[in-house]
Amino acid sequence: MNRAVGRQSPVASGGTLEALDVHVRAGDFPAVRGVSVSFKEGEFAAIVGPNGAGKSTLLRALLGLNGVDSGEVRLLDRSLRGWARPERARTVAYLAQDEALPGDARVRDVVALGRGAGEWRWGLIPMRPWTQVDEEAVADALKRTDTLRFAGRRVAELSGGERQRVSLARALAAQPRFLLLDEPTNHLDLAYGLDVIRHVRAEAARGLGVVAVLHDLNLAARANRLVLLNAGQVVAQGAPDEVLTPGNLLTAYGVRVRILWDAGRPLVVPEDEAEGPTG
Ligand SMILES: Nc1ncnc2c1ncn2[C@@H]1O[C@H](COP(=O)(O)OP(=O)(O)OP(=O)(O)O)[C@@H](O)[C@H]1O
Repeated sequence: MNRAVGRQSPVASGGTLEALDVHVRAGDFPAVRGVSVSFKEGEFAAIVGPNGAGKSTLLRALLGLNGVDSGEVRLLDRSLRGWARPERARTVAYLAQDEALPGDARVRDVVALGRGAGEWRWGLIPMRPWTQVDEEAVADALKRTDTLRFAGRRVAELSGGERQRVSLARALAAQPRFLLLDEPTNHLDLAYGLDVIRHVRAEAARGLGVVAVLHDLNLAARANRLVLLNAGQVVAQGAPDEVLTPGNLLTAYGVRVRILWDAGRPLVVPEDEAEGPTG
């Protein structure tokens, strides 16, 4: 299967999804305050920060689901405002937090929904005919997420971890250039949480731009790049070891931590659980 099917550019072409000095108010609350970040195709980036830091609001602004009060979101060097909704939905896929899937539907049909992103009327009627390209994209997404073996089962029969993989397959079936995920490891056990991270890392290595909001800093440390938010602003961004420092985490979370090293990655240990004094 040719992953290039339906794509403008198969492998990392260096396209970006950027926020430039973005401010977003949620109700009366300034949830995002002057954030500038740039995400690239071929990169797995994680947005981290304490509850209420503005992570989901920023993600929704990057998707065009939240308008911005000032500043600009740019997708592939064009203002997001200039993108037609179906074209934008094909280019940037979204995996929402705790996404509800239709329990009665079979896995393959749910994944097929991903092909119609932005092009289905009332979620029921495809506005263009189904083609061989769609068929291949669905088969490819099932294969890459290890969901092919239960493609014929009903969603209601799956575990939470298996369902999350189906959601991922549906998003990948659109063959987007960016994939934005809001807390994709929420409610998943250790194995499934790691599984999601491994899959999105692999997709980034194949050229997809991945941006995930994550709470688990030790899972986030597996990303290529981190953006640490607090009170709607960027505290730090860069490689995991540059961002996950005791100073940055004290600023953002008000918690003292030690940083240990494991397989070349920083490992965050809150001070009250660490052995010995803070390093
Ligand atoms: N409709 C709203 N009205 C008022 N305040 C809001 C609204 N939506 C969000 N907020 C506030 O904006 C801030 C940022 O919310 P957001 O959901 O983006 O944070 P978050 O970092 O994703 O948090 P969490 O980790 O808890 O999901 C929070 O303080 C939240 O209470």
